[in-house]
Amino acid sequence: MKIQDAKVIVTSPGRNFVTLKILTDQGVYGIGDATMNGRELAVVTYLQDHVIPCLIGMDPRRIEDIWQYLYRGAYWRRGPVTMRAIAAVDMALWDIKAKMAGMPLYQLLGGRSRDRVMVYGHANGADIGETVEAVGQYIDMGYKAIRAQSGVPGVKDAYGVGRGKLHYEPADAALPSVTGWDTRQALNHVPKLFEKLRDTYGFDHHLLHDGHHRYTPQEAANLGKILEPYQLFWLEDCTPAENQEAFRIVRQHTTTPLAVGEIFNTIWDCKDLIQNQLIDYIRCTVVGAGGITHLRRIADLASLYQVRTGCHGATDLSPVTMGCALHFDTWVPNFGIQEYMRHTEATDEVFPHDYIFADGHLHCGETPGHGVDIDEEKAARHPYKPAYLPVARLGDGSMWNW
Ligand SMILES: O=C(O)[C@@H](O)[C@@H](O)[C@H](O)[C@H](O)CO
Ligand SMILES: [Mg+2]
Repeated sequence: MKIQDAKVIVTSPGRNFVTLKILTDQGVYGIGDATMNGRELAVVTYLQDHVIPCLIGMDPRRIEDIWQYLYRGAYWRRGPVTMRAIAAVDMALWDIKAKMAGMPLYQLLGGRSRDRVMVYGHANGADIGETVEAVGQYIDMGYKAIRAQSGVPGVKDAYGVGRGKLHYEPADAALPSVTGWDTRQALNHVPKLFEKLRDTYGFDHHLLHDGHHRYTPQEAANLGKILEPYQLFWLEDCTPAENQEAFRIVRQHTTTPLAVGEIFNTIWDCKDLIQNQLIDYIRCTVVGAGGITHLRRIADLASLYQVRTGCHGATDLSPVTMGCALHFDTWVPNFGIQEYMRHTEATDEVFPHDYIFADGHLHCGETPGHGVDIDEEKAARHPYKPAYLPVARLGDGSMWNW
């Protein structure tokens, strides 16, 4: 069996997605996601100019060998572009293998560990009142776990506050828009939000919060400690994690569970965090961290230390990644939770899929493969539009972490 052809499809049904389709000489094809929000075309070039020519003629059944070939063979290891390109190939090859086996992907991974996958949705609002209302709407929709973000007084376009109720897309302009940040205000405000949420809805639902890399380790430790009475499911990205040691400071001061990993690309980015038990949830996902082959390795390492998974699932991860993630989540023994930010109708039309949402959970389908396809004709109706993620500046004009 041979890879006969491969192509990259760029489509923008409301936001940009980069999709790889690998075709074999036996008529079976596989689909992979290669989207990197705000830097999409870098991965397109990497795939078209440097990966596809090497793939033609290879045996698509040799998933592990092709992974090693692309990782070791590039010589320049790791990084978000390389690892997304590898991820796209890996997803497409698992899709092909599962289609050939006539099985849904989770069966090839080892079979079902659970009946359904708990997800969390994103509730947000311009202020505490609006956010509390939005959380109520998610509870009414059946969600068991909800992430809550609110506008912060004096902060322009605070992270996590969307324009619509169900959809949030931060990459919103042809050049990066400038948002604000004020740690003092956030430290005053965020605990009030969670106090109000617990007063209003009690403790039956899981509540989550994303710090989006904004706090120093000391500030993050302080926030984690103040939030303890509200029993969060997790506090995410409380401080930047390039320096994995930074989490020790946070960890030493709070029992609030910590999650990190949406911008990690390999096991090396989280090895120390996991081995030193500095986190509770690892948020790497299929597209960001080298595909199913590599994510499985990360999850296995995490399982030794009782660290559970919590795959990133924002809208910039296409339905293809969501499909793969759900098969992974259905199998992985140390599953924690899955993020689920709904795609728009236009996106769902371009990517027909068999996963469904019911009662606060997602269910992967039983179609052979990962269960997500691309309608190329519909995809062609939505040409690429440059869209950048925002940047953040402090009140005095200094650049900060968005
Ligand atoms: O937890 C999350 O979902 C976020 O941190 C994302 O919304 C993130 O900002 C986007 O994926 C960036 O593209
Ligand atoms: Mg996040």
